[in-house]
Amino acid sequence: MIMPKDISLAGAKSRTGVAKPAEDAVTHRAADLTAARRPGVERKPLVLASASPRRLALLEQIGIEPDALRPASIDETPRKGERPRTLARRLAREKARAARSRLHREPELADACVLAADTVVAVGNRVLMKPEYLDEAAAALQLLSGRSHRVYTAVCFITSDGAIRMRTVETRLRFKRLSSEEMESYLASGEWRGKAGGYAIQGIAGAFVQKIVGSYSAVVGLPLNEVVSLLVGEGMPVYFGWLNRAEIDPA
Ligand SMILES: Cc1cn([C@H]2C[C@H](O)[C@@H](COP(=O)(O)OP(=O)(O)OP(=O)(O)O)O2)c(=O)[nH]c1=O
Repeated sequence: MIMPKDISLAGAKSRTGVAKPAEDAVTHRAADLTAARRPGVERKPLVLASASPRRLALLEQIGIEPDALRPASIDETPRKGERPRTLARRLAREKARAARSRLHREPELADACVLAADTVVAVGNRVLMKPEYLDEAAAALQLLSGRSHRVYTAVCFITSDGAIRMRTVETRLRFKRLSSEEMESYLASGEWRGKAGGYAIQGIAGAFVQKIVGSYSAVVGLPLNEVVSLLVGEGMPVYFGWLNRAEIDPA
């Protein structure tokens, strides 16, 4: 068992240190929340089975700091006739399992929970892989230009006693029709490298999106709404990070 780095209630204090009546109420609510959840503060270590800097940044955005990063290298080739949603779920599960199976070598992580995810971009049932080369990225952009596509992000969480929990989020997007100048400039930017479907919505390609229905964060790599509900449901003290946030960044 480990404790989160800081479980102080500083986040509930007013910015000036002089609590206004309304802030008092917030302080009390926060104190109650902390007291009510104090037994749950202890938690198992959390391992993020990902090499994606986006996934780590998304977790940090919601105040979750994994205790260790253990990326899993697996074969991501789709099976014959495998649907994009099924593929995303299978790969997320395989990444989580592969990372977990290696944890027994590390005594301090032996009882860790593992979180992994996979993002698949598809036009109909056609899966667009992560392009390695310029011509592959160009082909992906051609296919996405002026059309709708779907992004499936599956999350797999393995509890410390080995139970598997999955969440899958489907997001529909429509890209504008890309001019040859836009395509060439985008390809030159290199932002497509290592990204499912050959684009990154959090970068220049955000300007290509005419419509999005679903979860923006899932397209970037992790559906934050579902991840929080999953982790909270498994007893992770997610809200403690939120209580402490105001101390660092009093918005
Ligand atoms: C569509 C899209 C994908 N991506 C990224 C998220 C993922 O990193 C990647 C999809 O490939 P994944 O195989 O899901 O992830 P990964 O190999 O990069 O990392 P890991 O398996 O170690 O977790 O594409 C974006 O950053 N922005 C986008 O808009």
